[in-house]
Formats: sequence, C-alpha cells, structure tokens
Amino acid sequence: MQGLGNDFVVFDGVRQQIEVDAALVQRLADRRFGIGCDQILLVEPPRSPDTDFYYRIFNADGSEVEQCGNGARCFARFVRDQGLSDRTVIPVGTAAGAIRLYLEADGQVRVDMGAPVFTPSRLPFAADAETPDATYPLDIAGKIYQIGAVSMGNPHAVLLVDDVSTAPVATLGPLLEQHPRFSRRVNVGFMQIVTPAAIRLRVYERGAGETLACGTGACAAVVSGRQRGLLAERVQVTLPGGTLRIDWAGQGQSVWMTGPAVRVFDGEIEH
Ligand SMILES: N[C@H](CCC[C@H](N)C(=O)O)C(=O)O
Repeated sequence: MQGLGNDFVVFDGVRQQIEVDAALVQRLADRRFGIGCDQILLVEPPRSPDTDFYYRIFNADGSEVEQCGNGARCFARFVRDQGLSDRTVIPVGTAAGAIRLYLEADGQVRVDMGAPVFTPSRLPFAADAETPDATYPLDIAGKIYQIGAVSMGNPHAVLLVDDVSTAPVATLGPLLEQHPRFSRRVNVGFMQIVTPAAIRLRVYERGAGETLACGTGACAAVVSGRQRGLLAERVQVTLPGGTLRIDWAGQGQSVWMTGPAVRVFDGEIEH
C-alpha cells in the first residue's frame, strides 16, 4: 500500500497470528534484501469495545510507534479490499488512542486524527514550560533554531524554511531526530508557507529518514503553523509525493486529514 508515496507492507493479523519483532521488520523493510517499505502496519482484532480493529505501526528501523497518518488511510483501504470490513466509517484503536477512518465516495480517505497535544512532557520533549505558540529555541550543533513542538500521538518538530527544495533535510533532519531533548527521538518537518491556505512540506521521519509524504507530519505542520498565527483552518499540504488536505478548527479540536490510499500488490511471505 502507499499513501502519496509513503509506502507500507500491511499484514492481516485478524485471520492469522503474526508475531513481529524488530529484526523481521528491518528485513522486510529493506528495499534490496527484503520487500521494501517505510513502515510495516499490522491489522489486529480490536482491544476496546468501541473499535473494529487495533492498528500497530513499525518504522523501517524496527521501532514500534504510536501513530501513522498515511498508514491510517491505507489501513482503511486494506480492511475493505480484504473483506475484513464492509463499513465506510471504521473506528480503530492505536497506541495513541482511537481514530476514525472515513472511506469517501470519491475513493479518498478522511481521518479524524484526534486533537494535537502541546504539553512538552507528553511528546516527550524536555522544555521548562509550554509556550503560547508551541515554539522553542533549540541548539542544534551549536546553532539556535526555533522549532514548533507538537504531538499527533507521535512527536513532531516543525521548522520554517524559505524554500523546501533547498531545506537542509539530509543534514539537520538526522541531527534533530536524535536530539537529546527528544528522549524518544522525533519526526522533523521542514515547512514553507506559500499562503495561509497552502504550504510545502518535507519530512525527515523518525525511524525511516526522509519519506515522500508524512500524514502526521502534515497535521503537525498545519497545527504548528496555526499556533504561530500563520495558517488558516483548511490547508493544502504539498509534499514531494503529492497533496493532503488538512483541517483544524483550533485548540482542543480534532485534526482532519484527507487524501488517497493505493494498493500496490498482494502477496504471501514464506517463513
Ligand atoms: N515515523 C513516524 C511513524 C510514521 C508516520 C508517517 N509515515 C505518517 O504518515 O504519519 C514516527 O516514528 O512517529
């Protein structure tokens, strides 16, 4: 499956018992010696009465994480294609809480990603206190950068850049991903504001490196931009792999993400 080029291997953990560990994930995610993907997704039976499934996410480096936006859209497409669900609204549990997936008539998938979290300790991010615009000065390799810090269930740091095409993604991305003040590492977004209703974004993902798109990264960038008073409620987010629509009405409200989800191939793995 792929969502704007952010690609996944999705396993049906409902009809079969699947045990996943870091070594297996790393092997399957390898683009030369394995299948190749940014993340591995697991569809599992529900763990709470108000959900239909439980959704687990593993980065290519083997780390299990709390949330994945592009993966959530592909999750919805997968469970429908595989006949695991015939619903058009699918409540799903994740390590970051329940989200709701909406299969639209035009083939797009809309996701209620829940409300963003700004409390530094919940990212986690070491900061003295939460700031009104959720931005913080951060020393990276001896230079001070102002970063937006927000959680969509998973942690994001958002930097403003003049032009994403010349943003220092390959150099600053890994330095910030591993920054000691993010004790569980962090996803790093490089945001260029085109208009209050349109941004360009590149994301260096925790545990996967730069991807063609990042759904939670798009949500985090719009939320950070709005906290800084720079963006409207509805923003078109153009990433290298394509465009997502993100809607956020403000503090305490859910972030809504709308975009495509595409099946690439089905397969079986000998083990
Ligand atoms: N790298 C992320 C997980 C995948 C998120 C991304 N693929 C998305 O679409 O949100 C993390 O470590 O939190």
